[in-house]
Amino acid sequence: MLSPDNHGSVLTTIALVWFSILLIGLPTAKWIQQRWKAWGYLFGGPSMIQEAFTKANGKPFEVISQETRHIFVSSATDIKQLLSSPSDDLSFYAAARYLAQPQYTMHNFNWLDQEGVTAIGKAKSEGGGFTRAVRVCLTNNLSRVLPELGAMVEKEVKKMLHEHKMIDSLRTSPIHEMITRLVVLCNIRAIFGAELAKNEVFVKAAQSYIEQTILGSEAIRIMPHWFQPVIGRIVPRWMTAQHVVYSTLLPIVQARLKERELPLAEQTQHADCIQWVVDCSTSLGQQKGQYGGIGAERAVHELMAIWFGSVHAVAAVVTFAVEDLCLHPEYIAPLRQEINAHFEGFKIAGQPSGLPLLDSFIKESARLAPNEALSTRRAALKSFSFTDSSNNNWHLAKGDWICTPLWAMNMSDKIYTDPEQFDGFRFAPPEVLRAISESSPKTKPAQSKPGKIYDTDFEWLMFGIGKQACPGRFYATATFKLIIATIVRKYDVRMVEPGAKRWWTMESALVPREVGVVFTEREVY
Ligand code: HEM
Repeated sequence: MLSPDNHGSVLTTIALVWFSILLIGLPTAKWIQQRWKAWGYLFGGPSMIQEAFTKANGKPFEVISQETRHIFVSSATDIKQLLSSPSDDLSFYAAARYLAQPQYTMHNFNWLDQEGVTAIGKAKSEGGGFTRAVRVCLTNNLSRVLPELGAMVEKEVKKMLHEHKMIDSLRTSPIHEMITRLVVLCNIRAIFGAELAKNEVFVKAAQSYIEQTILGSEAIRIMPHWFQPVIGRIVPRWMTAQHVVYSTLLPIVQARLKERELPLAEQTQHADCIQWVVDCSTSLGQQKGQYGGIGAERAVHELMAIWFGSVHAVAAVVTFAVEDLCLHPEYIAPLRQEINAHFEGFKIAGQPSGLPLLDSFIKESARLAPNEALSTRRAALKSFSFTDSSNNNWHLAKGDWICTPLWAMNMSDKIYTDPEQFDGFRFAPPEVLRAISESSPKTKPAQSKPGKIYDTDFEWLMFGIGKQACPGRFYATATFKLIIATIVRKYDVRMVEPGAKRWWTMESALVPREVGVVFTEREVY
């Protein structure tokens, strides 16, 4: 029997337990719920961003992932604020470093977070750095390299089509694998030069290095922060391709640096990114009175970073565009008309702006299926506050990210007429559309002003915007057109299963699923 005294203490104990459950249990339950939701980002990032964007109605909004807190801004005023923030506060390089984990995946690349502290990036304000090598030199070299790449793509497509398996008596091409191989071959030639493009061991390692870096960095990042250095030392043991790429490039870069010591007349003229990175870095070094600029090791690391960023986004854009050609065959006739008339000229001129109808078609495909649901990532290097265009204060803690909701903006009816509809000539110049009115499914573009795929503005953020906008966008655009025009001119294409799912999502990325495409060679073209 309980005495009244005991009775009182039992009630007190029950009350205390309840109170403790409320005090600890409710926040814990809320924390578990938040973490559960945050982990949902791993496979459902794009739909979480889309949902929050719709609710926010143009204002900044927050999405928490398993890794970090993202603040998204989408109005021109808020994006301008992001761009004008000092890079010591909001850093592109810190966000990129966190994603790629270069200290583990890129042969111990000591990639620093602030601009200006290394030749990475900021050296462009001083006339050098890898961004200049890509934006200026690679772009200027297009007229030289495109005819050669065109012939190679044509030959490779033919060869691959013979090798693809017969499925239900149809020779079926795994389109993403096929396009990735073409992009790898084009980029190796354009970035590393003709010699390395012939080196099969290097070509294989260069492709594996990208795949291993994507998987390896993901495996490191999904671990709790405190455990990442441990797993970061274990995972790279099977990432052997980085060592092949590094050790192949290092002696070439060293030889090119040595060659710089010769009189100008005795130096060989190499037209590849290896040379341009060496040139940009040594001219920077010479300006500062330290010949050799960034040194061979860093030049190799920078080349590995350029290479890493150059393949998978281009392959995704081309893959989705080829699928859209299968799904919207009414665009084939006008595209062929343009390609037959202007493709040769486009290659010789090396002008990424050429073939405007094809440009619009690819841009529309990338609008509806971008390879990433967000753009312009910046990581806060210290706590940072900003006031948005509606006068609300936002506070970012160190490590939070600020970005733009690229895919959600691409689907916004405030920017696009009938945003859900595929309209291949939405961005075409009206006079070009009028000229082909007989074969075109549309004679008037849906958007009030035409636009190019490589544009960077507050509504089209595929390549970012501002001083960090992608320097490879002109080369990328030329490569999209080169591969797609070659296919359209010579083949009829159709998807084996037109209703097949075309991508799956991983964090904020749209990863192409393997889809079967049947190519039929045209007799006359
Ligand atoms: C579909 C193709 C591509 C897409 C969608 C893309 C997108 C982007 C984006 C969004 C950024 C960051 C911009 C910002 O945050 O403001 C970026 C940066 C960069 N991209 Fe691309 N890119 C593509 C292809 C390429 C190619 C082919 C190359 C090299 C040949 C390249 C080299 C780079 C480099 C070096 C940077 C860093 C720029 C800096 O340090 O300031 N990209 N890209």
